[in-house]
Amino acid sequence: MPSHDPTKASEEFFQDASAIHRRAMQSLFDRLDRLCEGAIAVDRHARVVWVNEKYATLLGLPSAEAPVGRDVEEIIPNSLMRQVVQTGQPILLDIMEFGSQPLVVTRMPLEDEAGRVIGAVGFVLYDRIHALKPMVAKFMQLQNELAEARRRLAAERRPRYSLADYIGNSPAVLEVKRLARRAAQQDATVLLTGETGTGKELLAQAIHGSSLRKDKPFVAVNVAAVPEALLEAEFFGTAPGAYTGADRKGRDGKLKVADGGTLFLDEIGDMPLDVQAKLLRALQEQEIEPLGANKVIRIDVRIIAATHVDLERLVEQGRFRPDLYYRLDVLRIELPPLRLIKPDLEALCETFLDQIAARTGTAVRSISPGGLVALSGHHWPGNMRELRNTMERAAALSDNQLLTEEDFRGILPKQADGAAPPASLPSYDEALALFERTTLSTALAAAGGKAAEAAKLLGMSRANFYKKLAKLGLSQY
Ligand SMILES: Nc1ncnc2c1ncn2[C@@H]1O[C@H](COP(=O)(O)OP(=O)(O)OP(=O)(O)O)[C@@H](O)[C@H]1O
Repeated sequence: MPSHDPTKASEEFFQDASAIHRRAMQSLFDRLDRLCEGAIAVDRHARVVWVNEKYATLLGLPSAEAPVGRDVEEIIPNSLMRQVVQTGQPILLDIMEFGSQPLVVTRMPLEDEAGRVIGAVGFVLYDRIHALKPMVAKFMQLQNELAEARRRLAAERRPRYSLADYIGNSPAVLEVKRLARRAAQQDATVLLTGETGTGKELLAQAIHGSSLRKDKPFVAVNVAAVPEALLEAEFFGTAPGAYTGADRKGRDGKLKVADGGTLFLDEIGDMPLDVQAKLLRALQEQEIEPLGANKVIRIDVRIIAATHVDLERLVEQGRFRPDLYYRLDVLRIELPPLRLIKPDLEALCETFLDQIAARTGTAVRSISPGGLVALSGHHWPGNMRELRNTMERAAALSDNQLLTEEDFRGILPKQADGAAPPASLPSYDEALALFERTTLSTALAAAGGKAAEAAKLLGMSRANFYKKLAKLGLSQY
């Protein structure tokens, strides 16, 4: 009978166990090395210590010895091996792009007996693992979608309009174009004022598109459309980890996205006072601090702001910071409402009808004299946007090549009989302001920009002339 010595049996077991363990480690490594499309090992400084032949070939290296001793990123730019040695955490499954080829990889830290990280190994599982194929396909599809979305975003950030797209030949429109051309030559802040639908965004894009910044992004933010609580993050961005959920990774603010280009701030009058203070600081310092970040980012952004409300009145009411107002009101351009530029109505209609025909692939419509009279009688509170919509509806509802009064009858809202002055008339103040603006800028142009001479041409005192220039926001020209 063999004697039973428990101490000896347990010693043998542990010797066997550690041998099996060592063997398992070795054979598993060998097997992975053989099965995989590539294997690599780095030291604790993420320098390559070993690459197998297959990986060297896949990476286009002259030999497996060539990369030894070099930083891993020199061989594989997107490698995360350094992250693994630095954190000691494995990345068990990942897709790494090498050139245009996605590689399915796994990375594990290597530790010494004391548990200290001494390096890392990585294996390229590639497409040997059949089950990963759908995942790779999904990844590729998402990559393509992302690339497409980025392309679309870049296209959106290119200006769609030039100054030629701002239609009209009336003195007020020519004056707007002249000021816009000047604004394009300078880099100062522009303030566009005008009722809704008068082409403020169109003009902002046109100024950007004619400026030195035209190859950089044009980014538009409608302040009124962003919930107040999100405005700060929208402008200044968030640092990674500042929030949980979707913003966990951090997000660039619009001031950063527009870096080098132009940021169009529509409805600036709706900006809360605390955000106004931050925006002012950002414009003065030309730097921003994303929420939750402890560092500032330098930015170089031109601001074009727009408003349909009287900012001066908001300043008087304490709802708009005067310092920000003065900072924005460097070059002011006032866009006339449609009811004040009725001579341009026909050209605007033709432009919109051309655009509709080009988009829908149908023949170009035109408008009869009677049709034009009907349109002229309307007050156009929605201005050019309303006119464009009216053309869209008439073109959709009527089969006529020549759109007549009849075609617009059902579309235009009825005017209240005798309740208001004829809708086509501007108010007295509007007409006076337009007259003064046109007269003063025509005199200035005739005097080669010299205010004293322009005042003389108009038979006005110099002081009065300057006062009117300032009132109309023309003083900077
Ligand atoms: N002078 C113009 N010539 C041609 N199209 C114009 C003109 N003015 C405005 N439009 C067109 O009218 C529509 C409204 O213009 P836009 O959005 O630029 O106005 P807005 O003043 O920014 O309006 P809101 O204040 O409501 O944001 C756009 O489709 C624009 O292309």
